[in-house]
Amino acid sequence: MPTLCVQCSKDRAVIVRPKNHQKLCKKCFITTFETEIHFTITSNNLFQRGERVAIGASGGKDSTVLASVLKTLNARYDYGVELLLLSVDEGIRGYRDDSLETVKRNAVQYEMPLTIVGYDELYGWTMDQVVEQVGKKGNCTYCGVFRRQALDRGAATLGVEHVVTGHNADDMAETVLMNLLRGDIARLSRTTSIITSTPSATAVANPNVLANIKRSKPLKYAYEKEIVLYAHHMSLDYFSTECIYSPEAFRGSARALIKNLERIRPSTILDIVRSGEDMARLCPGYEDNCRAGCNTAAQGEEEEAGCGSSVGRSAGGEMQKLEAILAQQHISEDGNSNGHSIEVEVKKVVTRVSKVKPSKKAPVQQTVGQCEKCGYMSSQRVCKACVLLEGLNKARPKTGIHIADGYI
Ligand SMILES: Nc1ncnc2c1ncn2[C@@H]1O[C@H](COP(=O)(O)OP(=O)(O)OP(=O)(O)O)[C@@H](O)[C@H]1O
Repeated sequence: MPTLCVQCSKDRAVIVRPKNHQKLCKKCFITTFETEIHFTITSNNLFQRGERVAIGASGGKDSTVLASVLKTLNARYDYGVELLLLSVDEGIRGYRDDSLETVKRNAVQYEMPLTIVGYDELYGWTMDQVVEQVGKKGNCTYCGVFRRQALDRGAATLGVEHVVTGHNADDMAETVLMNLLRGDIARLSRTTSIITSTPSATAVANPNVLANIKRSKPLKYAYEKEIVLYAHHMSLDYFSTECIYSPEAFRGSARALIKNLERIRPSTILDIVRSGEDMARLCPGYEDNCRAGCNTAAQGEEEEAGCGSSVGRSAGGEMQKLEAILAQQHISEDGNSNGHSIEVEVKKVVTRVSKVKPSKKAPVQQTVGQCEKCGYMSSQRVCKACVLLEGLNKARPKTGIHIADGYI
């Protein structure tokens, strides 16, 4: 006797929600997943009618699901926003060039205009060249800092003031835990925010600077496993290969820790995210930050410094395992699986957690200014990207710092 969906009590349950172990049919899972994202959007006032919103599109599962869900919700609930795709070409041959082909197909599938900005044109360096120079270790830092600016610069070129990214609950939980393990409560407060935006003073003083760009994460409370399940059941076209360069070891360790906890407590991911939010509220200056638009842009500058979460994730290869299992399940036309287990249990990932030195730093509140070299918002005299570029360009004495014209 097949298990029936606990929501409609009609169709056969084909999914055990990783979040709460609820057994749902395909239709109810899809509706529930979309409705929860809608709730995140409306309860946090993420969108304004008439707004042009650029989706940071990497071709991976998170941003593809984000684009698909936003298209659906925008039509279903009439948000009245204009959706565009914005991709950054980091210049990683055999990885980003392939994933950008997926984004190009997505642009056609979702009828959204696509803009691609490249590290090459913006900074004079591709990631392949950066790795050639600095080696694989630590290259994620360059990529993360450059990507953040590249998205803002792309948005500025398009005249778009809001960029949404596919960061999910797993990413958020990992970031909370990493900051906690580093003893960096100030950063913890900055990274838990669903919206990062620019303090109005900077924007008013310089209406055309890049600082005036809002970032938000509509998938902040969505479990990564559910994102993969949604992509699978909606037959979305996404690119699942991970970055060819070295994983960010610390994030991988935080992830492994969370995964182990999740085995005995399914709500672990959301619990960590909520705890991060609660701790952020206790952080000195939280109220001021929120009044200024819930987290300043310069703070955002370091928010995702380091490579994205996907690489750290590859330490356990968990999502690939899930994707492989889903592919084997041969979901039939009516959405029923062929009898395999509908819950995907993830094998224990054995990763050594490196020692974390206690930080003696007191939480520091930062003030936003502009980088004196490129004009990007920064809490320092020179922004992180320019500092990194300066280091890189030392090996290229004739090149000088290359920040694309028109942004300074
Ligand atoms: N090259 C890129 N171009 C545009 N947006 C990007 C790019 N890389 C990452 N992003 C944005 O940042 C989010 C988080 O990136 P991350 O590197 O953590 O990848 P991820 O979690 O695997 O996401 P995805 O599955 O969308 O690739 C992505 O969902 C996307 O919105």
